[in-house]
Amino acid sequence: MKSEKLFIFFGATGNLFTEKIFPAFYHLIRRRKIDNFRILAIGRRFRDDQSYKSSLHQSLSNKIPNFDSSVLDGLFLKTDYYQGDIYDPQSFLSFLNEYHLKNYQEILFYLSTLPSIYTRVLRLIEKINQQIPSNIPKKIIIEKPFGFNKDSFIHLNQLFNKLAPERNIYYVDHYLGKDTVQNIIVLKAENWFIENLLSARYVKEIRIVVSEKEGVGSRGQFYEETGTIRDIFQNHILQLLSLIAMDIPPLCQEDKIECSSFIGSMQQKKREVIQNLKLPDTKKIYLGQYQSYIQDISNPLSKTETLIRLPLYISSQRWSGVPFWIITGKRLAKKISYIEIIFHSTTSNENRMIIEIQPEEKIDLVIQVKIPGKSLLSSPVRLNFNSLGTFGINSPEAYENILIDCYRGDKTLFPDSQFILHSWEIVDKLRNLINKEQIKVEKYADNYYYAEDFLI
Ligand SMILES: NC(=O)C1=CN([C@@H]2O[C@H](COP(=O)(O)OP(=O)(O)OC[C@H]3O[C@@H](n4cnc5c(N)ncnc54)[C@H](OP(=O)(O)O)[C@@H]3O)[C@@H](O)[C@H]2O)C=CC1
Ligand SMILES: O=C1O[C@H](COP(=O)(O)O)[C@@H](O)[C@H](O)[C@H]1O
Repeated sequence: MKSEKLFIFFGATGNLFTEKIFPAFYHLIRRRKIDNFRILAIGRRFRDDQSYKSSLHQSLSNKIPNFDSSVLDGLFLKTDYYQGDIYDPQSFLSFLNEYHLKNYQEILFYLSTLPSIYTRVLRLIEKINQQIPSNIPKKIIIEKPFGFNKDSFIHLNQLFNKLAPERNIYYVDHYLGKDTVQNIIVLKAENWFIENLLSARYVKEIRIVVSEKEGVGSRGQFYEETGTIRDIFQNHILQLLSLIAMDIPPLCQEDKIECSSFIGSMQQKKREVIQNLKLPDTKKIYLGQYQSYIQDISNPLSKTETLIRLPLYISSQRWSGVPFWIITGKRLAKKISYIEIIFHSTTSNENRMIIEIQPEEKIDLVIQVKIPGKSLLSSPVRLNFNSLGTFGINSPEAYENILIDCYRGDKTLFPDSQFILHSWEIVDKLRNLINKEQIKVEKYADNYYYAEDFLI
């Protein structure tokens, strides 16, 4: 048996794989963080291995600073491409028969494709599985959104459980792989005064912003299936909200992979937040679609939302009455993700804490200080922590963390199925409200500087 682990990627010609996952492998190899693995990349678009790899070569060499082609050549030696359509599963089966799956130490099936074909892919995996000896461990790794609603998620979950035990199922939300998102955990757990300040007593309002400059590009089919509510709100936004609002458990001192008690408490505490999440009055929900979206997807009739703005509430003593304003959208003025906490104040001067997730990784605290001179006039200043400036190194990209964790078997950063179930309950309620009240999707201008005071 080989000592290698085999990643099988479904959707290896898609935006996620080519823009984020494959570059993450490149960086991991360059930094010698991962070695014993092979990649079987499955896609539809390219006919053969050579045209697939030359397209990847072009895209990586254009986007990676100080690109080293020998690293990519090394990665290509570990990668095979197979063209197949999931609607023709027989061709996959004959090919995989010859791929000697039984020779690998572990097989990691990675679904990086459209939610509408997840069930088909899982049925195929079920068949492939029959050809692999049961002593070879398998993992199923799946990208958000996990289905379309609560019922479809339950169905997916049943299929997963036929293939692998729950501990080998990895639901990926790459926001949890981002360093600054993990920093929310440390910030709260290791600065007890901050954790205590985060409550209705001191906080007036919280804003969670995921603003993107790009439109949907070539991902029209995907976006028509999901819209922003399923693409970003159901997962990244609800994760950020839960992390900032949860009662943080104490960190473990050991290596995180060993610390199952911490993982369990985190999941429990996040669940308590999401179970108590409340939607606002429909008048406060705004849905938008950027002007050129209908050209991007070549469908003038589309009503798909590319932006959502609404406040959410948590019915708990800690957060009673505090609005968590959400705004997320595509084709906005700039790419930025952040959480802004606005504190109550006795004067008109506000105190704020801003946790910027990207493009910069920083935490700012806005406080009032005295202006020099003989008066007690104050002026706001920003106390600033900037990760790059302080530590002098760029944090690894989210997918480097995600891939390494899947490879090693560390589930600390992955949402659990109970959280996902509750997140779908909120989304289902939201979608019902939108349908029932017939909330219209309004147009907004491309590159709109939406709600200017929301963007720092
Ligand atoms: N793009 C991103 O930045 C991120 C995406 N994700 C998630 O990753 C997943 C994929 O997204 P993304 O890559 O952007 O989507 P894309 O639309 O870019 O890619 C979809 C992929 O699925 C393949 N595919 C579609 N239909 C079939 C079929 N019938 N048989 C075989 N393959 C098929 C496509 O093949 P082909 O194109 O060759 O036809 C393509 O490889 C989604 O779940 C998304 O939520 C998560 C985080 C970030
Ligand atoms: O999951 C997704 O995330 C990306 C945004 O990720 P980021 O790390 O660049 O902030 C988004 O573009 C995509 O639509 C969505 O599927």
